[in-house]
Amino acid sequence: MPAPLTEENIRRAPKVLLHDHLDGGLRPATVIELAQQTGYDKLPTTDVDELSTWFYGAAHSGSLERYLETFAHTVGVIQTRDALIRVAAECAEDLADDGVVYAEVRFAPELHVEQGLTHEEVIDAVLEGFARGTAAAAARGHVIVVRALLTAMRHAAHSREIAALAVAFRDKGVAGFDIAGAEKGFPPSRHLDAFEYLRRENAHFTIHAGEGFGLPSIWEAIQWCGADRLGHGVRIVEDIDTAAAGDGEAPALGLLAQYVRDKRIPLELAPTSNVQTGAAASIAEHPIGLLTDLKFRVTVNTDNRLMSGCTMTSEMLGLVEAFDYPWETLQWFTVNAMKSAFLPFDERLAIINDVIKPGYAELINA
Ligand SMILES: O=c1[nH]cnc2c1ncn2[C@H]1C[C@H](O)[C@@H](CO)O1
Ligand SMILES: [Zn+2]
Repeated sequence: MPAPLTEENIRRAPKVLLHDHLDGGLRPATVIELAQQTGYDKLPTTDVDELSTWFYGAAHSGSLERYLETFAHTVGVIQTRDALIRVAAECAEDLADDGVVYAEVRFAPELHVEQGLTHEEVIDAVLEGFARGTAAAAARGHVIVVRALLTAMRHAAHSREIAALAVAFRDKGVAGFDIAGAEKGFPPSRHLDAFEYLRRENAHFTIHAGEGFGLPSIWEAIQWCGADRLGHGVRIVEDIDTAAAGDGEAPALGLLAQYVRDKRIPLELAPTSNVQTGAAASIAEHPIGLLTDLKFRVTVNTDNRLMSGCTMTSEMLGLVEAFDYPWETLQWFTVNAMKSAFLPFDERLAIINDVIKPGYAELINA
């Protein structure tokens, strides 16, 4: 008999997270404490519960641009080495305690230099925090592997420099590169030099695309820039015609959707975030249902745990409630994610065979 799909059991299941922003995952209490310590005086409230509610409500705006405005308050309090170490350590601990066994956590070094840190110092501090948090969690029996992704902001002009840092820190805990920020008006090809450089360096990168804008953004990310994965990519459904499908007939895939599916290009979907930014109408109507049925390389992610008030456990539980997924589908999401990680193949395989499969087998055969 499979174990019941309760919140507690889903927390016990091994989970893999590829898309989580460091500056979107702070504990609300930490935001308040760091604001007090660093003299940041623009928080909307200094009450923990009110602040959690405020972040969720302000981010639940129906627009990516307004969703992103909430980051002023988190970025505002992460401007020192100590703050970066603390936030990174708590991130690793929180993910490990939630049953995440492998995570790629991204952040934009260029956003943390207001008080004089260099990009290298920002990266060093975050990696130090991940090491401390990982060790603290392991001491409690929660083993997690955490890697960093370096993000460049798409409206700015630091991507080539940040890409070089992703390569320079590749053996120190940085697994890849990303671009983020407002999508409409800032196509991926603006940063083509960074992506061409990364490809010459045999480096990995993902691109936020198909979230706040549609197919042209996804097409550029894949066909011009050569992205390994799509950050969200949820709007790929705009290239899938379900209306044309008759009874029992499969939906018709356009050429781009076919390419993404055929090449097994991973989609870093984040259901709650996608609802908040207006990329999906609700969890029940989220394209993850269709994309899973059609066997795209679907992965489940948190994006921003603070803004979405979510965890990997709550995202998976929400999908179980909306789509009635069994353990086998949660395992499929998890293996998809681990296969798509920017970690060497042998290390991915070891986590799949030694951690993920035995973990789900225990729950399925409980
Ligand atoms: O989902 C997102 N789409 C685009 N940009 C995002 C998303 N979540 C966070 N960001 C931005 C805001 C953060 O300050 C930045 C670096 O993590 O990335
Ligand atoms: Zn994101």
